[in-house]
Amino acid sequence: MRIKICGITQPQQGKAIADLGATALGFICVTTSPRYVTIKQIQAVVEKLPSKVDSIGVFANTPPEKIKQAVVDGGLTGVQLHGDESPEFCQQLRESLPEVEIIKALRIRTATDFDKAAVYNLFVDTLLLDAYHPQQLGGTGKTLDWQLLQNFQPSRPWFLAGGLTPDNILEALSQVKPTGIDLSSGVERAPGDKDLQKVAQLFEKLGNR
Ligand SMILES: O=C(O)c1ccccc1NCC(=O)[C@H](O)[C@H](O)COP(=O)(O)O
Repeated sequence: MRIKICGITQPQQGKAIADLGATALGFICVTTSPRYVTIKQIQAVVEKLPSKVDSIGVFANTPPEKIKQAVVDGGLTGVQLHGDESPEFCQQLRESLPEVEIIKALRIRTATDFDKAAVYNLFVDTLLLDAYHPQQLGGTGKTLDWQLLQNFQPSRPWFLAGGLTPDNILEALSQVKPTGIDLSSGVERAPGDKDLQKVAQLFEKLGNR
């Protein structure tokens, strides 16, 4: 299973989290977020990582040229689109960045939001399901209704996100069968400051998954 820890800001924490077993780290490139990092900060983390660990830039309604520049300069292997990007936008980005993983985040408000997965499936590599919040785009600590997701089986790999913690991860995975999981505030001391003890606890709970 892929395990993505999002909202990394510090090189030592990024390296330690990769050593604990994360398969992907996420970098928030949304300026309004308390977890925002510059390209220079991303570079400082990425250069310490083993090449097998994916480096994902998280964007929201960002122009494609800016995304492309961040990918090239920051050494990103993937981009996560966390705003209102249309399927056409994803398709164009896919064409201009053929080697880069395109992840579309769907913020789930009602059961009908699941239908969007079928549309985006065609244009992205991976989906990420996150909780809806009226003021915040991500990193909210809010969980999804896992019961609604029991039969969610899109044709693309997908991450479960939203309010996951070392305490609730096994309960979530007993109900939902995602390809990967994504955690941020559930393994933090403060926004952007990861709690390595909580990250270690997460990997202990996950065992060999
Ligand atoms: O984390 C942020 O501050 C953020 C801001 C703007 C857009 C996206 C953002 N985070 C995206 C993520 O992938 C988070 O890991 C995801 O929302 C889950 O967060 P959490 O509920 O805190 O585990």
